[in-house]
Amino acid sequence: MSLPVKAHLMDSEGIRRAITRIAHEIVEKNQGVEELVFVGIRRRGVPLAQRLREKIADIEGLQIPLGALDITLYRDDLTTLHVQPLIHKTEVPFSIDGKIVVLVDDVLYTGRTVRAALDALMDIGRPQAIQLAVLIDRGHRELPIRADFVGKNVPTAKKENISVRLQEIDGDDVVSIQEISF
Ligand SMILES: O=P(O)(O)OC[C@H]1O[C@H](OP(=O)(O)OP(=O)(O)O)[C@H](O)[C@@H]1O
Ligand SMILES: O=c1cc[nH]c(=O)[nH]1
Repeated sequence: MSLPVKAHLMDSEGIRRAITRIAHEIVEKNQGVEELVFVGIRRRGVPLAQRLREKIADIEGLQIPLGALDITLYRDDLTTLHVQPLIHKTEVPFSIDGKIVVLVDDVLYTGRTVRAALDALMDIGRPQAIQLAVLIDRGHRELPIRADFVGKNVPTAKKENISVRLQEIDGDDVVSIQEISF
């Protein structure tokens, strides 16, 4: 079911520019990319991580390893307090020991998905550091989690939804804000 769109926030050019800026920020913050690995959160964190990886390959001439985590928010109640993240699959086919892991997702909201991703990463290795890159930070955190790299900060109401559509999954690139009607 598609919700009514209140406003378009980013088109393909806007997303491309945000990815380009974040790629440069990642390289600058880490003074190079030798220690980096990417882990995308399914589904849309994975193509975003792939785009960052391609951009960094253009800038630095190095392909950064890319893995994926599959996490869904399982709602066992109508209140957000009972939203539980479930880790379905961990596809990280390389060691993260001593590496700087850049975790990538499309939207950062309560922080529960990222918390589950941090748990999953700590279970599979001992990274030197974990950094977080998101296309959209919409606020309303319920946990003390923040992103290191943000495409766009978007103040939202809880009754709104951020929709991220990406070419690789949805056939087009667009970020919009939608009204949830109860
Ligand atoms: O900070 P949080 O409150 O955890 O919310 C952020 C997560 O929510 C979205 O996934 P969602 O479960 O809505 O599924 P989707 O990937 O199909 O949009 C989004 O892709 C993030 O992974
Ligand atoms: O608004 C939101 C919140 C979580 N995940 C999304 O994709 N959009």
